[in-house]
Formats: sequence, structure tokens, C-alpha cells
Amino acid sequence: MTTDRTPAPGSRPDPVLRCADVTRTFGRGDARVHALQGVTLGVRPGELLVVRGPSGSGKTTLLHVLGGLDAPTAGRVWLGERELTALPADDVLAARRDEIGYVFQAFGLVPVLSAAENVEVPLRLRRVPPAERAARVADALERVGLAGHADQRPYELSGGQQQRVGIARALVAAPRVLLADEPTGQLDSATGRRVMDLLRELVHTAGTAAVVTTHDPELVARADRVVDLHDGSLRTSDR
Ligand SMILES: Nc1ncnc2c1ncn2[C@@H]1O[C@H](COP(=O)(O)OP(=O)(O)OP(=O)(O)O)[C@@H](O)[C@H]1O
Repeated sequence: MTTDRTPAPGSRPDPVLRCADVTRTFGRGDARVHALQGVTLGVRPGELLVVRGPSGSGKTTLLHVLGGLDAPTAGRVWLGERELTALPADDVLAARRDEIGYVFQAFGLVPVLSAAENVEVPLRLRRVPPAERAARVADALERVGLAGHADQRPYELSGGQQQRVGIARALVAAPRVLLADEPTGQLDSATGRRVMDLLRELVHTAGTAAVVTTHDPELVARADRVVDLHDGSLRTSDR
């Protein structure tokens, strides 16, 4: 049987990444922590979803579970048609490498590599040929406004520039999904706003499905949709 996957005119595309009834519990007995409790959500192509919540509400845990970096105690996660939570570890690793880009609060750049070499890492992992790698790295650095900084090491760049390298690295391989954990947490508020504007523009242009965590109210304004996490449970937000 064949299925027509073309969305009807005016209908919204299916979520690229979704989870259902996800629970993550750490520790045992008196030390038990319910980091996530019954979380269900999905993110569509080209959508910037912000997960807002206070410290300890479960934002990082949620991103880890969505991105296949951690397994839920209960519940299921799908990336496209495939259930991540049912895949063998090697297949989860391949899905992470091929389909998900990550941006971290502390940038996560390799200090001994130049900006261009940092951005190139995901393409090397995917065994993209060198000439194509060079072209895609140059394009990614251009898109984040760092064309003139390709040879600089992270310590030679400002915080905002380092995070733009982090974004270029996350998007260089055109992943279906972008996961960003407080990407502006280390930046002053003006730089944070510029980085978030850039993220939003890149996500919309490339049609990437993005989940970004923050507890910065200013950044929420850049979201297409906002959900609130409180003590591991989700509430839909009207801002
Ligand atoms: N590996 C772990 N072992 C035990 N408890 C954990 C672990 N990871 C997270 N937790 C607990 O789960 C809860 C949620 O933590 P999480 O880091 O997801 O919150 P967060 O919203 O990202 O917080 P922050 O904004 O401070 O980064 C917290 O109570 C935390 O202490």
C-alpha cells in the first residue's frame, strides 16, 4: 500500500520530532527526582519552539531525551517516522549524527581548532568529501556573519561570535532538527537577542525544526510557539 504524504493545501506539516508521555526519573528512594513527568510535544519543519522554565524544571533533561542523548524512564520519542526510543544504540547514534544539530550554552567549541575547523566537524563525521566540506563551511560561516573569522580560534572570538560558530556548526550539515540548550545563557542581553534573531532566521530559511530552551523572557518573543515546563510537567503557554 502506498501513502500520499503530500500535505493538503493549507494544512500544517507533521512534526519532525515528537514525544509522547515522556517521564524521566533519576535516583531512587528518598533521592528520587522526577525530572520529566508525562511530557507530550512535537515540533514541525521551520518552527522555532521555545521551552521556558525555571532552573531545575527539566529543560536540559527534555532536550537530552528528545535528542537521543538520554533514554526516558517511560514514554516514546519519534524522529520522523522512526521511534528513537525503540532503535538500537548504533542507530540512535547515526540518527543524532545525520539528523540533529546541537547548540550548547557554553558553546562547546574545540579550543585548538579554528572557527572553520570547528564548523567542519559534523561534515567529517558524515564523511563528506573535502572540497564539498570547504564550500559548506564557508557558506555556513557566511550565513552567521563570520566569513572573515574562519581562521580564528575560539579564544580569539567574542562570546557572541563563538556562539555563532556553534550555530554554524549545528546547521552546516542541514539537520532536520536543531536542539539548543539556553544558547544565549552566557551572552549579554543585546548579543543574546542578536544570536536568537539569527537562529530564528536560519531555522525559518532552512525549514529546520528547532527546540530552544531558555528562562530569559526576552527571548520568548522570538519563538513561533512557547511551552512552559514546571517541575517536569508541560503547560501550553499563551506568553
Ligand atoms: N543525571 C542526573 N542525576 C540526578 N538528577 C538529575 C540529573 N540530571 C538532572 N537531574 C535533576 O532533574 C531536575 C531537572 O534538571 P534539568 O537539568 O533538566 O533542569 P533545567 O530546567 O535544565 O535547569 P537549568 O535551567 O538550571 O539548567 C533537577 O532537579 C536536577 O537536579
